Amino acid sequence: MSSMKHIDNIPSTPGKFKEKSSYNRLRLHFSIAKLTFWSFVFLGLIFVCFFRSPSSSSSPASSDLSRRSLRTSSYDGPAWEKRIKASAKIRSRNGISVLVTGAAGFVGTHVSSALKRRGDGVVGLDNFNDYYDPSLKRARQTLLEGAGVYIVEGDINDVTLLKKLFDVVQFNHVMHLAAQAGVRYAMENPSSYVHSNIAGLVNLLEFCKNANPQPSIVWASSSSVYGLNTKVPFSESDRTDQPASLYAATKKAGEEIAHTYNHIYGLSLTGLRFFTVYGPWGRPDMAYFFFTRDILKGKSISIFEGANHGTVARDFTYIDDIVKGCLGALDTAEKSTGSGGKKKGPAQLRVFNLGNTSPVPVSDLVTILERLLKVKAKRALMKLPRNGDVQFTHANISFAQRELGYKPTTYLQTGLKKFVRWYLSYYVDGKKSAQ
Ligand SMILES: O=C(O)[C@H]1O[C@H](OP(=O)(O)OP(=O)(O)OC[C@H]2O[C@@H](n3ccc(=O)[nH]c3=O)[C@H](O)[C@@H]2O)[C@H](O)[C@@H](O)[C@@H]1O
Repeated sequence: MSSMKHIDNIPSTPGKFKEKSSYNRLRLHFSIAKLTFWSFVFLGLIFVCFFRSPSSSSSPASSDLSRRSLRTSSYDGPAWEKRIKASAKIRSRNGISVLVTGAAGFVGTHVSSALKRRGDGVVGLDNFNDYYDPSLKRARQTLLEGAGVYIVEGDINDVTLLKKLFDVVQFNHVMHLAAQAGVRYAMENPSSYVHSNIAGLVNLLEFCKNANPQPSIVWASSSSVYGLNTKVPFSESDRTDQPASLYAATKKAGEEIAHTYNHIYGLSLTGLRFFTVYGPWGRPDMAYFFFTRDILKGKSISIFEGANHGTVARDFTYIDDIVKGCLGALDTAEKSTGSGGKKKGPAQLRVFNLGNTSPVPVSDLVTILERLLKVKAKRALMKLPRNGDVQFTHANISFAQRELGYKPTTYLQTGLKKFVRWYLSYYVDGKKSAQ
């Protein structure tokens, strides 16, 4: 208050020397006050930025990514630990304890609930980002909570969170399904693929290799790694060095990274190449899902075709078949051989195709949807865009059949019928808006 008075008393036209020097003293005083004020503002800003960042280990590109993540790191406190322990409790004789990353995702939800149903201990981890409508992820979370699966809210890049989780539960397995999915979105937001599929994977493996005991890891690769491969059906030994999208390149990189961690640290690693997985609670960014939405809205849909009107087809695989493959991979996964960052012997390293073995043209997919929805689609044929899509996928699954007992049994018609029934009950009867 008194300094305010002084400032008010400063003559507008300093005249005599004496007056001038007292004016200078006042100016100095004012400058120090100003400097102190701005220093506080600056420190305050640093404080706010630091504590609002999702984790101290996040990548430089994470400012954009943290906006996509609604909330992270919900950890801490005895109540939190109690919920995790309850969720991780094994209820069957030969049960396993599994950390499922991406548990609020499409495949993650189905795998978590199947594991829980058979008596395994399951804890989920998901960052609930808004790549697609997060309310669908929240609905899946509610479903899992009802089944006794708790999902921790956080990012796989958060080392502190991973440490806390492993301090509370000694997981024998990690089912790593958290990823930035989608082939076409990679051109829009390339850094999100690097953040989740590369940095996130490395962070998780770094953590697992140091764990004692090391868990065994089963993780989601993708049929897209076959890229421009023309030899069909695709076998695991076929070339995968010609990815057609950044998404495929990050999944392929993941397979190489898995090799390294297996080789150096003795981590047991199994990669699953999923072939266009579809079904109830699916991903709204996938064609069968948004075709359904747009057909019901009377909007036209683009059906891609190759050069010279060539057929574009996918080996669409139903979610329940995929879940069986995931469980088969977990059940046949051998123990990692290292501990505390040191390898003690060779460890298991596997890659499997999980497909349906019967590719269906996209136009046939639309015909099935029309029949199930009882609405005629407004079809617009479009040349396959050069943004990462490949013309054809077809899995050879004999290796998975032999090693995992994997045997898909769902025809596209049957699977889509189940999807459409779910879609109508969720969006139409449930009055949710399909974005
Ligand atoms: O199998 C895989 O590895 C991949 O499967 C899907 O990728 P994709 O097969 O391209 O699935 P959709 O995006 O649902 O496309 C299905 C088919 O519809 C076609 N399509 C897509 C969009 C569209 O507007 N029109 C259209 O004809 C695509 O070319 C493709 O043949 C997933 O999005 C990936 O995350 C996954 O890794």
